[in-house]
Amino acid sequence: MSPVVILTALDLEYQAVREKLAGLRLHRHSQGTLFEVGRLVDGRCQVVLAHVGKGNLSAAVLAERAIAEFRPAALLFVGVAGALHAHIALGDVVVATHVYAFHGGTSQDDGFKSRPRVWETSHVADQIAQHLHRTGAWAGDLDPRPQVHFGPIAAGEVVLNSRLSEHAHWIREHYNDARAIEMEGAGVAQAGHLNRALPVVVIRGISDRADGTKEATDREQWQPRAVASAATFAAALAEELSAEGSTTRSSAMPETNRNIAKGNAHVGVQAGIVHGGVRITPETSRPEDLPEALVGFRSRLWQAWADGHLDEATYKAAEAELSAADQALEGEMPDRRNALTLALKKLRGLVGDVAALAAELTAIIALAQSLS
Ligand SMILES: Nc1nc2c([nH]c(=O)n2[C@H]2C[C@H](O)[C@@H](COP(=O)(O)OP(=O)(O)OP(=O)(O)O)O2)c(=O)[nH]1
Repeated sequence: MSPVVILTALDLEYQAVREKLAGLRLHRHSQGTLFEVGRLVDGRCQVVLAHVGKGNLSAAVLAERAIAEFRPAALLFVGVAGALHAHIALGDVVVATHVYAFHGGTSQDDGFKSRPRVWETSHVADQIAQHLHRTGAWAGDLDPRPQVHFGPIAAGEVVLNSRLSEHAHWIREHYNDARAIEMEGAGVAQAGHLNRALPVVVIRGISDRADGTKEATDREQWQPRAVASAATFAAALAEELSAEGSTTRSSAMPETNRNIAKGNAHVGVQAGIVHGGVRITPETSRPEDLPEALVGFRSRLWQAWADGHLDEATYKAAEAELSAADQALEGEMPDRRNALTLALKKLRGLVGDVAALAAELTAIIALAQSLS
């Protein structure tokens, strides 16, 4: 199963999602961003969690970073928001069907003209979210079960806390079907759009009415209450989207291939389960630069674990051997070639069940043995 990335802006949002996860492990991106990777307590889905801070800009950049690093099945944004419609109550959940970037426009002599930008939630993700809502299967022991509303969400660069301000008039006039207002949805939607339309769903717990009463509702602790519901919905949706990602991939490929190659025939590529006495030798391109090869291997090792091909204990042991190999490579000790080769061979033993990793290591070991 591919992981699902969940991004949050506020600490209390991060905590609400974190409470849904078990077996957390810290993953440090090369540029310093910290991700926590774990599994849903009540599910099988692997979740990558990050705190991106407030605003569309950092949400977009860090969403892009998370997508490149983890190749998720989907990305969810979970947080609080202000309600823009009177029928939406504090504590309700709003799931975006669209995200409006409401700041777009052109300022002219006769006034400000709207130039909206809008992203639609992917059909598959929207269908799954609506189904979860209809069946009520998402709410667990939340009592009372909050209402879930589907509709557009307006994302801009301001916290709206007024019914009277220019922003309030602007949004109600030009985006009057928007259910809620927040500050990150447009950034993550754009990141999804630029990544082959990766499914992105924005899920918001309503913690105020965007009408000048935010301080009072914040004091009444509506933010943690509202985001707890949003996180519960997001966890249920993540589980479904992760499973859907695997189904989509496997249904594109027949599960079983009956092999009819005989004698000395070579089979170049064979996907699925292979029946028959055929030897498949993976062709691995020979790496030329050892440090680079180890960096690349580390990310494929992680991916194999993320995809469920390696269990947690094996992955950790393999990581430890890989670090030993790194140290041997960087060190100046006289027998560094032997230490390096030994660590790599132990590593190959650990990942032997994943043929592609083992083959890659064979090539890396050959390179290590040619070290002077
Ligand atoms: N509940 C609510 N959340 C909003 C609104 N606008 C908005 O951007 N959000 C979401 C997106 C932001 O990540 C975050 C902003 O809320 P906040 O409580 O941090 O707002 P603030 O900056 O006024 O808070 P503070 O740090 O001044 O206390 O919540 C809104 O009007 N109501």
